[in-house]
Amino acid sequence: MIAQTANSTAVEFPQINPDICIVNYYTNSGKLGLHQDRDESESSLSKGLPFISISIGDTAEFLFGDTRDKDQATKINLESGDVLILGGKSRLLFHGISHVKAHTAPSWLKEETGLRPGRINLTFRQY
Ligand SMILES: O=C(O)CCC(=O)C(=O)O
Ligand SMILES: [Fe+2]
Repeated sequence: MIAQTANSTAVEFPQINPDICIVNYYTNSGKLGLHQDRDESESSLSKGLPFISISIGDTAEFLFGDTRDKDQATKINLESGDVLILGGKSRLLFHGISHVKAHTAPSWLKEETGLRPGRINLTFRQY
C-alpha cells in the first residue's frame, strides 16, 4: 500500500487484511477527544499495520499530533469522501475530532441517501 504523507512524501505501509470496521456517527455537536488507537493486537500495532478511515457526510476538523495536547495538534478538515490512513510511524499518533461543521455535506449525498445531519466515519483495521 503506497500513501502520500501530509508533506507529500510517498511512504509504503504494510499490507492489511481488515477484519474489523468501526462505525462512528457524529451529530453536529459530536466530538472525539485526542486518543491513540491501541485496541488491536500487539502484533498488529508493532508492525504498524495501518487503519484506514473513510469520512461521509459533514466535514469534521481532525486533530493529530505526538501528544494529547490539543493546542499543539495539527488540524485538518476531513471532508465527505476523504480517506485517511494512519500506519507505520504514524500508527500511534494522538488524534481526535474537535468539531463537525454543519451543512457541509455534499447536497447530492443528502438528496440521494436521505443522510441525516452529521458525519459517519468508518475505520477498517486488522486485529
Ligand atoms: O472520526 C474519525 O475521523 C476518527 C475516529 C477514530 O479516531 C476512532 O474511531 O478511533
Ligand atoms: Fe481513533
